[in-house]
Formats: sequence, C-alpha cells, structure tokens
Amino acid sequence: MAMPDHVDVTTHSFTDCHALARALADRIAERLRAGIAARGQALLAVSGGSTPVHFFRQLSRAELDWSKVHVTLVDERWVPESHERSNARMVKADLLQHAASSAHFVPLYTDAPTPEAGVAAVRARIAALPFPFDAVILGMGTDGHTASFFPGGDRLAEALDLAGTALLLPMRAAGAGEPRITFTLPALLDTQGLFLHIEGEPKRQLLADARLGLGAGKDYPIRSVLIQTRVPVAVYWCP
Ligand SMILES: O=C(O)[C@H](O)[C@@H](O)[C@H](O)[C@H](O)COP(=O)(O)O
Repeated sequence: MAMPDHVDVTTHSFTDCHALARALADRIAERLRAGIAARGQALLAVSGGSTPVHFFRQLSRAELDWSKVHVTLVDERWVPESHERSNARMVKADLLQHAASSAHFVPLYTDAPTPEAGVAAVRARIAALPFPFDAVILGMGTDGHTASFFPGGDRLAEALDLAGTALLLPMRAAGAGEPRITFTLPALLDTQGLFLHIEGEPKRQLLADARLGLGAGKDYPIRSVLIQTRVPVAVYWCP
C-alpha cells in the first residue's frame, strides 16, 4: 500500500475563544488521564505567546492527578522568569494554578548568558522526562513560525530535520525578539497527540496557504508540521 504523502490535518472550529479553550482543555485533560492510566505519569508541552491564556486557565481546573504530570514548553525566550516575555512566567501565572498547581514544571531557561551556553544543561534536565509526550500544543505566528522555528532562523534547517537527533536547539532570528531555545521538530513529533491552537482569520488563511504550499506558504516553517508523516495534527481555531 502506498504511504500517504502527509498526515491528516483535522480542523475543529469554534465560535469564540472561550468555547475553544473549553474544548481543547477537555481534549488535553483526557490525553493526560490516558497517559497516567497507561504508565503512571504524563508529559505535556505547551506553547507560550498570547493565544493560550484562556486555554491555560481552563486546563488548570481539570480534574486529574496533576502530581503525576510533567509540564514543559515547546520553546522559550532566553529571558529570566521575572521578564514579561518569559513563557515560563505565563505558564506559572495561568496554567500551574488551582488543580494544576501540583504539576511538575520543567523550564527551558537557565541563568547562562545565552541559549548556546545554557542548552547543554537544559538538555540534561529534559532527558530525564518520560518521553513520548502525551500532548504537544503548538501555536503559530503571523510570519508562519511555530515553536521557535522562525523564517531565517540560524538553526532552522537543523531544527526541522526529521533525521536529526537533538532534542533542543538554540535559535536566533530577526523576527524572534530575543534569542530562543526550542524543541526540535522530531522531538515534538514524539507525541501521542499533536495540537495546533490558532485564533483569527489571518492565521486561518496563512495556515491554508502553508498547507497547500501556495505563494509564500511554501516557505513558512509551519508547513513542516503539516507535511510530515508521523503524527496527525488537530487544529483548534476560532475567529
Ligand atoms: O514563545 C513563543 O513565541 C511561542 O511559543 C510561539 O511559537 C507562539 O506560539 C507564536 O508566536 C504565537 O504567538 P501568539 O499566541 O502570541 O500569537
């Protein structure tokens, strides 16, 4: 039988961000419970940025044994947790509250001066986690980046290389704001469930272009997530 040339991409559309947040939180909670039932613990990777706030608040109240859940980020800006752009700061403020306050959070930042200097220590920390992920939730920027796979990123090709073996890489790009650290694409695809959470019409259109490889869409880094053959993608979208 011929292999499909890419995985299924299923879109779940909602009327508003609150309905989306409830549905996505229910779906992720279900995955975490299944992971705990199967192997006594669960591993979740979430995105930063501004989109996940309502989803985080909803998920933080999910009834499950959070003490058995490890939470990390798909990528991080190389800034201390006290910085307003820290993804860890947002995860702590909005997700690791209520029932989820007993989850184990594994940050991707160290106080090394650069991600290049800190990545080895973060890799050691991450290597102790119980892979595969039970769920990975990606976001997407209006330049077509996901995780820290930025257009023009200095390690972009390496990060997207499905034959690569690195779990994490430093990343620098003009559009990134600050130096970053990111899980690589093959590391993120080592998951039981892959979700892409986007909001707004421009991102819906951008995703459609990336999927079809239309115009600039063929060069958007998110396209690598849509044309891989390892894990189906569930897109959660609202206007
Ligand atoms: O650290 C980050 O910037 C994120 O992990 C990144 O990949 C994010 O998901 C997109 O940039 C979307 O960000 P918004 O939700 O703010 O649009």
